Amino acid sequence: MRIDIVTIFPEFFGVLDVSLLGKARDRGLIDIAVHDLRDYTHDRHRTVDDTPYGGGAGMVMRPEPWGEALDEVLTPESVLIVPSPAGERFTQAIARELSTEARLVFACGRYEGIDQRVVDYASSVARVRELSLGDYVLNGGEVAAMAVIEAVGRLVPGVVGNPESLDEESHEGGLLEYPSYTKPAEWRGMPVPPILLSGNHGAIASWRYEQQLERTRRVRPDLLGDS
Ligand SMILES: Nc1cc(-c2ccc3ccn(Cc4ccccn4)c3c2)[nH]n1
Repeated sequence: MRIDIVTIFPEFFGVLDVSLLGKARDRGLIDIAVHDLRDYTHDRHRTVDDTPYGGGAGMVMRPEPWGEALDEVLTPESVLIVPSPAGERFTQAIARELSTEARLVFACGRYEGIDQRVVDYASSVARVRELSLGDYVLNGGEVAAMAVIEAVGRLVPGVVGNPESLDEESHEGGLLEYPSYTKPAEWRGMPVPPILLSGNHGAIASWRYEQQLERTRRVRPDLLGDS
């Protein structure tokens, strides 16, 4: 998978060189390139924003630099991901969909967002998905892009050591994950649930499924279709 990120804060993505995705890059599973939007400006001040038509607070990102940047990184097979508070809610299902794509491009906006014509133009040359992390407002798209890149990257075949571990995570089967325990068998007076020490794998699987249902019902009834 090839990931291109366009941002005015390229240094923000330095962290992608470490951790799981860093190893995936070293192994050639994921290729990540970060592009500074200001490299596509031509004025002395490398201006990327301007005042909004129609008035209103804040500034809007100018279309010209974005047009030149996306002309360079977008291909017909790309999916352009535009983090936005007005986007569709990003979910594990969308992460799974995106993990099968060959090329992802992230347009990280700042200020009050990007001139709408950039998304409209990009939609004529590639698939575009405006994605929201949730119902709260960030200062820009970088944090959201990082979250999407991590959620998608870990689903790319070969990135996670034990692919089976992906199946039992929260939101994979539509349920939250069961609680996990490790040594010691008792800690501060709290024992590990005895079933987990029984060696009875069928009973353990049933107990874990019950725990998933109970936790999902308690914390996220919406996932069960309960209001
Ligand atoms: N789930 C999300 C995504 C975002 C997000 C994504 C991209 C941008 C680019 C600029 N801003 C700031 C901003 C503030 C006010 C109104 C519009 N945008 C962003 C915010 N916030 N919350």
